[in-house]
Amino acid sequence: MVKLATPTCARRVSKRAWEIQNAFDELDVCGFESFTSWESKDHMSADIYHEQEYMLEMVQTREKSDKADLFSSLLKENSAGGEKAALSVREMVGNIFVLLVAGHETAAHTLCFTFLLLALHQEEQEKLFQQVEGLLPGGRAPTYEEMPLFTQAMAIYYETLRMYPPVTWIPKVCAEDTVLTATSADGTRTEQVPVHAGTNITVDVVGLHYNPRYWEEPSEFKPSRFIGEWNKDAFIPFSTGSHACLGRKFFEYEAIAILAMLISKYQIEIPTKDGETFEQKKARVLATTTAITLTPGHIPVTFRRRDS
Ligand code: HEM
Repeated sequence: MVKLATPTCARRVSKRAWEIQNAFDELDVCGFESFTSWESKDHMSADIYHEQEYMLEMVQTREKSDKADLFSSLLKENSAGGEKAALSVREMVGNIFVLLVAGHETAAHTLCFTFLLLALHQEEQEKLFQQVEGLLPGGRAPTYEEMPLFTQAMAIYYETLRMYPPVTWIPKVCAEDTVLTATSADGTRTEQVPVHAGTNITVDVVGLHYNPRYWEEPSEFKPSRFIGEWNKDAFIPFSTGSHACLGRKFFEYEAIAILAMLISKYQIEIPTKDGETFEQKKARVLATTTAITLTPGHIPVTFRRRDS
């Protein structure tokens, strides 16, 4: 077992995220206590300063609104806690930052990839529809306790996250001297690789998720591989260890609720272009770029009402 630590720039998935992280480390984000002068914009670039301003504005506007979303609930709970329990505005902004940067884009892109994959694989969409119809006729949101019943939805999300992990590599620092064993692709040769404490390590999420040693036909969309027993060590979209994603359960519930409600009412489709083969359509629909996270292209998707 290698001891890896999360570097100070833990959430650095791009220079942009790193800049924002630096600016907000001072705001008690994720438990950092090193608050200095958060009003000062000397140490941060103009647009990050504006992002901070933007979040402050969001807090002020929402405090006056009666919206029933997560953000407003956070503010409401905060003021209900009384003087002692309440988070300061700084801490509030820190929490919003986490939801926005760590939780929004990752979840949004995963949902997009899921819709694209389901549009391409109508047979998987039909299986999901049948399960949702059986469990929740009428299309209400499942409760948290009902989540484990939605095996198809979970398998579809996991397969999406295996093939299109929003965070494609995870930066770590080796915490102590160690020796890694590298194995050749065919598994016949091994080599000992000494790694010293302080060495930067990149955990290659995509490399692991497409390794044929752990996944049969890794380039194929096969949600069924996540039903029954599967290799949990070879699946790390949320990372692993003490700094693994804090929002995993939040995302999983959110994702199942969205998928169950949506699929019960709509069929997801993407029109095929004239003369386009399935392989060509797949390459067009699933083309990616990497911004802060792995990003899908702008593909128009049709949500056809099932009762129309
Ligand atoms: C598909 C959805 C998501 C994916 C794939 C994802 C992935 C990740 C990854 C790879 C890390 C880095 C862990 C490490 O450094 O070892 C992380 C950290 C984190 N994520 Fe997520 N995440 C998702 C959704 C969310 C949501 C919805 C939230 C909040 C509501 C969230 C909050 C966090 C936080 C707070 C951390 C930092 C944990 C720490 O350093 O201790 N994430 N996430």
